[in-house]
Amino acid sequence: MRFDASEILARLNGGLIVSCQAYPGEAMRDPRTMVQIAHAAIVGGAAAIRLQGIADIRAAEALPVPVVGLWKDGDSDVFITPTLAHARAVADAGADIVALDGTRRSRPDGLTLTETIARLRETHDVLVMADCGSLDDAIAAENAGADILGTTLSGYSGERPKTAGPDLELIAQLSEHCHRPIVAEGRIHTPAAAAAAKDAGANSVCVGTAITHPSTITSWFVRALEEER
Ligand SMILES: CC(=O)N[C@H](C=O)[C@@H](O)[C@H](O)[C@H](O)COP(=O)(O)O
Repeated sequence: MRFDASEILARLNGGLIVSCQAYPGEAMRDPRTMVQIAHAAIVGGAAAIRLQGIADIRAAEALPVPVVGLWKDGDSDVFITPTLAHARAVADAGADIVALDGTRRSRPDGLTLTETIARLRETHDVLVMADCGSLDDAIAAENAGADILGTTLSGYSGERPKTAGPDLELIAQLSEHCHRPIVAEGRIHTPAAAAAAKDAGANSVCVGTAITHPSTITSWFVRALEEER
Protein backbone atom coordinates (compact mmCIF):
# COMPACT_ATOMS: atom_id res chain seq x y z
CA MET A 1 0.00 0.00 0.00
CA ARG A 2 1.61 3.26 -1.16
CA PHE A 3 -0.75 5.70 0.58
CA ASP A 4 -2.09 5.51 4.10
CA ALA A 5 -5.67 4.43 4.59
CA SER A 6 -7.06 7.79 5.64
CA GLU A 7 -5.45 9.52 2.67
CA ILE A 8 -6.89 6.94 0.26
CA LEU A 9 -10.38 7.35 1.66
CA ALA A 10 -10.06 11.15 1.53
CA ARG A 11 -8.93 11.03 -2.11
CA LEU A 12 -11.78 8.71 -3.04
CA ASN A 13 -14.45 10.79 -1.35
CA GLY A 14 -16.34 12.72 -4.06
CA GLY A 15 -13.93 11.45 -6.70
CA LEU A 16 -14.02 9.45 -9.89
CA ILE A 17 -12.38 6.02 -10.09
CA VAL A 18 -11.58 4.96 -13.64
CA SER A 19 -11.55 1.23 -14.30
CA CYS A 20 -9.03 0.30 -17.01
CA GLN A 21 -9.69 -3.25 -18.12
CA ALA A 22 -9.40 -5.18 -21.35
CA TYR A 23 -10.85 -8.65 -21.67
CA PRO A 24 -9.20 -11.96 -22.65
CA GLY A 25 -8.27 -11.99 -26.33
CA GLU A 26 -8.64 -8.24 -26.84
CA ALA A 27 -5.92 -6.21 -28.54
CA MET A 28 -5.62 -3.79 -25.60
CA ARG A 29 -5.08 -6.54 -23.02
CA ASP A 30 -1.54 -5.50 -22.23
CA PRO A 31 -0.35 -4.02 -18.94
CA ARG A 32 1.55 -1.23 -20.69
CA THR A 33 -1.58 -0.19 -22.61
CA MET A 34 -3.74 -0.25 -19.49
CA VAL A 35 -1.28 1.89 -17.56
CA GLN A 36 -1.05 4.38 -20.45
CA ILE A 37 -4.83 4.67 -20.40
CA ALA A 38 -4.70 5.09 -16.63
CA HIS A 39 -2.24 7.98 -17.02
CA ALA A 40 -4.58 9.62 -19.52
CA ALA A 41 -7.50 9.22 -17.11
CA ILE A 42 -5.46 10.79 -14.32
CA VAL A 43 -4.76 13.80 -16.54
CA GLY A 44 -8.52 14.11 -16.87
CA GLY A 45 -8.92 14.12 -13.10
CA ALA A 46 -9.37 10.51 -12.02
CA ALA A 47 -8.90 10.22 -8.26
CA ALA A 48 -8.05 6.52 -8.41
CA ILE A 49 -7.61 3.75 -10.96
CA ARG A 50 -9.12 0.26 -10.91
CA LEU A 51 -7.00 -2.42 -12.58
CA GLN A 52 -7.47 -6.11 -13.23
CA GLY A 53 -4.75 -8.72 -13.09
CA ILE A 54 -1.44 -9.07 -11.30
CA ALA A 55 0.67 -7.85 -14.24
CA ASP A 56 -1.41 -4.69 -14.69
CA ILE A 57 -1.31 -3.88 -10.96
CA ARG A 58 2.47 -4.38 -10.88
CA ALA A 59 2.87 -2.15 -13.94
CA ALA A 60 0.93 0.61 -12.15
CA GLU A 61 3.60 1.06 -9.49
CA ALA A 62 4.38 4.64 -10.54
CA LEU A 63 0.79 5.88 -10.83
CA PRO A 64 0.35 8.96 -8.63
CA VAL A 65 -3.12 7.94 -7.39
CA PRO A 66 -4.43 4.98 -5.38
CA VAL A 67 -4.92 1.71 -7.24
CA VAL A 68 -7.93 -0.52 -6.71
CA GLY A 69 -6.71 -3.98 -7.72
CA LEU A 70 -8.62 -7.11 -8.54
CA TRP A 71 -7.92 -10.42 -10.19
CA LYS A 72 -10.68 -11.99 -12.27
CA ASP A 73 -10.02 -15.70 -12.35
CA GLY A 74 -11.60 -19.12 -12.51
CA ASP A 75 -14.87 -20.46 -13.83
CA SER A 76 -16.91 -20.12 -10.65
CA ASP A 77 -19.72 -17.53 -10.41
CA VAL A 78 -17.43 -15.90 -7.85
CA PHE A 79 -14.68 -14.62 -10.12
CA ILE A 80 -13.57 -11.21 -8.83
CA THR A 81 -10.57 -11.95 -6.59
CA PRO A 82 -12.33 -15.17 -5.66
CA THR A 83 -10.05 -16.58 -2.93
CA LEU A 84 -7.76 -15.48 -0.12
CA ALA A 85 -4.75 -16.46 -2.25
CA HIS A 86 -5.95 -14.17 -5.04
CA ALA A 87 -6.51 -11.32 -2.56
CA ARG A 88 -3.00 -11.74 -1.14
CA ALA A 89 -1.52 -11.79 -4.65
CA VAL A 90 -3.35 -8.55 -5.54
CA ALA A 91 -2.02 -6.92 -2.36
CA ASP A 92 1.50 -8.24 -3.02
CA ALA A 93 1.34 -6.74 -6.51
CA GLY A 94 0.97 -3.30 -4.92
CA ALA A 95 -2.75 -2.51 -4.86
CA ASP A 96 -3.77 0.08 -2.28
CA ILE A 97 -7.28 -1.34 -2.20
CA VAL A 98 -8.07 -4.99 -2.84
CA ALA A 99 -11.43 -5.36 -4.58
CA LEU A 100 -13.02 -8.75 -4.11
CA ASP A 101 -16.32 -10.51 -4.57
CA GLY A 102 -18.49 -9.19 -1.76
CA THR A 103 -21.55 -11.33 -2.37
CA ARG A 104 -22.91 -13.92 0.05
CA ARG A 105 -22.23 -16.73 -2.43
CA SER A 106 -19.84 -19.50 -1.43
CA ARG A 107 -16.26 -18.91 -2.41
CA PRO A 108 -14.09 -21.39 -4.31
CA ASP A 109 -11.67 -21.85 -1.38
CA GLY A 110 -14.49 -22.48 1.11
CA LEU A 111 -13.64 -19.43 3.26
CA THR A 112 -16.30 -16.94 4.25
CA LEU A 113 -15.88 -13.27 3.39
CA THR A 114 -15.23 -12.56 7.09
CA GLU A 115 -12.46 -15.17 7.18
CA THR A 116 -11.01 -13.91 3.89
CA ILE A 117 -10.79 -10.31 5.08
CA ALA A 118 -9.47 -11.26 8.54
CA ARG A 119 -6.76 -13.50 7.11
CA LEU A 120 -5.81 -10.94 4.47
CA ARG A 121 -5.35 -8.37 7.22
CA GLU A 122 -3.06 -10.74 9.16
CA THR A 123 -0.55 -10.51 6.32
CA HIS A 124 -1.25 -7.25 4.46
CA ASP A 125 -1.96 -3.64 5.31
CA VAL A 126 -4.57 -2.88 2.64
CA LEU A 127 -8.05 -1.54 2.33
CA VAL A 128 -10.73 -3.94 1.14
CA MET A 129 -13.50 -3.05 -1.31
CA ALA A 130 -16.39 -5.51 -1.40
CA ASP A 131 -18.01 -5.78 -4.84
CA CYS A 132 -21.64 -6.34 -3.87
CA GLY A 133 -24.79 -7.29 -5.76
CA SER A 134 -27.46 -6.29 -3.27
CA LEU A 135 -28.16 -4.50 0.00
CA ASP A 136 -27.95 -7.79 1.91
CA ASP A 137 -24.49 -8.35 0.42
CA ALA A 138 -23.38 -4.89 1.47
CA ILE A 139 -24.65 -5.28 5.04
CA ALA A 140 -22.91 -8.66 5.29
CA ALA A 141 -19.72 -7.25 3.75
CA GLU A 142 -19.67 -4.37 6.18
CA ASN A 143 -20.07 -6.81 9.06
CA ALA A 144 -17.30 -8.91 7.54
CA GLY A 145 -14.93 -5.96 7.83
CA ALA A 146 -14.94 -4.45 4.33
CA ASP A 147 -13.75 -0.83 4.24
CA ILE A 148 -15.55 0.20 1.03
CA LEU A 149 -18.78 -1.08 -0.49
CA GLY A 150 -19.23 -1.21 -4.26
CA THR A 151 -22.39 -1.82 -6.29
CA THR A 152 -20.21 -3.56 -8.91
CA LEU A 153 -22.15 -6.81 -9.04
CA SER A 154 -25.65 -5.39 -9.16
CA GLY A 155 -27.32 -7.03 -12.15
CA TYR A 156 -24.70 -9.76 -12.33
CA SER A 157 -25.29 -11.89 -9.24
CA GLY A 158 -28.98 -12.70 -9.67
CA GLU A 159 -30.29 -10.55 -6.83
CA ARG A 160 -30.90 -7.28 -8.66
CA PRO A 161 -32.20 -6.51 -12.15
CA LYS A 162 -29.62 -5.38 -14.70
CA THR A 163 -30.67 -1.75 -15.03
CA ALA A 164 -29.77 0.14 -18.21
CA GLY A 165 -27.76 2.67 -16.21
CA PRO A 166 -26.48 2.59 -12.63
CA ASP A 167 -28.61 0.83 -10.02
CA LEU A 168 -29.67 4.07 -8.33
CA GLU A 169 -32.13 2.28 -6.06
CA LEU A 170 -29.37 0.07 -4.66
CA ILE A 171 -27.04 3.05 -4.21
CA ALA A 172 -29.78 4.81 -2.22
CA GLN A 173 -30.39 1.68 -0.12
CA LEU A 174 -26.68 1.39 0.72
CA SER A 175 -26.56 5.06 1.55
CA GLU A 176 -29.46 4.64 3.96
CA HIS A 177 -28.46 1.38 5.65
CA CYS A 178 -24.66 1.12 5.49
CA HIS A 179 -21.93 3.07 7.22
CA ARG A 180 -18.88 2.53 5.01
CA PRO A 181 -18.06 4.63 1.93
CA ILE A 182 -20.04 3.61 -1.14
CA VAL A 183 -18.62 3.31 -4.63
CA ALA A 184 -21.29 3.38 -7.35
CA GLU A 185 -20.04 1.07 -10.09
CA GLY A 186 -21.60 -0.62 -13.07
CA ARG A 187 -23.17 0.72 -16.26
CA ILE A 188 -22.42 4.39 -15.54
CA HIS A 189 -22.21 5.53 -19.14
CA THR A 190 -22.62 9.30 -19.01
CA PRO A 191 -21.53 12.23 -16.83
CA ALA A 192 -25.21 12.74 -15.96
CA ALA A 193 -25.48 9.15 -14.74
CA ALA A 194 -22.34 9.66 -12.62
CA ALA A 195 -23.89 12.76 -11.06
CA ALA A 196 -27.15 10.87 -10.45
CA ALA A 197 -25.21 8.12 -8.68
CA LYS A 198 -23.59 10.71 -6.44
CA ASP A 199 -26.97 12.33 -5.77
CA ALA A 200 -28.34 8.90 -4.82
CA GLY A 201 -25.73 8.71 -2.08
CA ALA A 202 -22.49 7.36 -3.54
CA ASN A 203 -19.26 8.70 -2.06
CA SER A 204 -17.33 7.84 -5.22
CA VAL A 205 -18.21 6.79 -8.73
CA CYS A 206 -16.33 4.18 -10.75
CA VAL A 207 -16.60 4.21 -14.54
CA GLY A 208 -15.06 1.56 -16.76
CA THR A 209 -16.56 0.81 -20.17
CA ALA A 210 -17.68 4.35 -21.05
CA ILE A 211 -14.15 5.71 -20.62
CA THR A 212 -11.80 2.84 -21.34
CA HIS A 213 -13.44 0.26 -23.59
CA PRO A 214 -13.38 1.61 -27.17
CA SER A 215 -14.95 -1.45 -28.79
CA THR A 216 -18.09 -1.09 -26.69
CA ILE A 217 -18.22 2.69 -27.09
CA THR A 218 -17.84 2.28 -30.86
CA SER A 219 -20.68 -0.22 -30.91
CA TRP A 220 -22.98 2.32 -29.21
CA PHE A 221 -22.38 4.78 -32.05
CA VAL A 222 -22.70 2.13 -34.77
CA ARG A 223 -26.01 0.95 -33.31
CA ALA A 224 -27.33 4.50 -33.17
CA LEU A 225 -26.52 4.96 -36.85
CA GLU A 226 -28.15 1.65 -37.74
CA GLU A 227 -31.30 2.69 -35.90
CA GLU A 228 -31.43 5.78 -38.11
CA ARG A 229 -31.48 3.73 -41.32
C1 LIG B 1 -19.44 -7.25 -13.41
C2 LIG B 1 -17.96 -7.12 -13.65
O1 LIG B 1 -17.31 -8.07 -13.96
N1 LIG B 1 -17.44 -5.88 -13.47
C3 LIG B 1 -16.04 -5.64 -13.67
C4 LIG B 1 -15.38 -5.34 -12.44
O2 LIG B 1 -14.26 -5.00 -12.29
C5 LIG B 1 -15.69 -4.80 -14.87
O3 LIG B 1 -15.85 -5.63 -16.00
C6 LIG B 1 -16.49 -3.50 -15.11
O4 LIG B 1 -16.00 -2.92 -16.28
C7 LIG B 1 -16.36 -2.49 -13.98
O5 LIG B 1 -17.09 -2.93 -12.87
C8 LIG B 1 -16.88 -1.09 -14.34
O6 LIG B 1 -18.18 -1.16 -14.78
P1 LIG B 1 -18.63 -0.53 -16.18
O7 LIG B 1 -17.69 -1.10 -17.20
O8 LIG B 1 -20.05 -0.99 -16.39
O9 LIG B 1 -18.48 0.96 -16.05
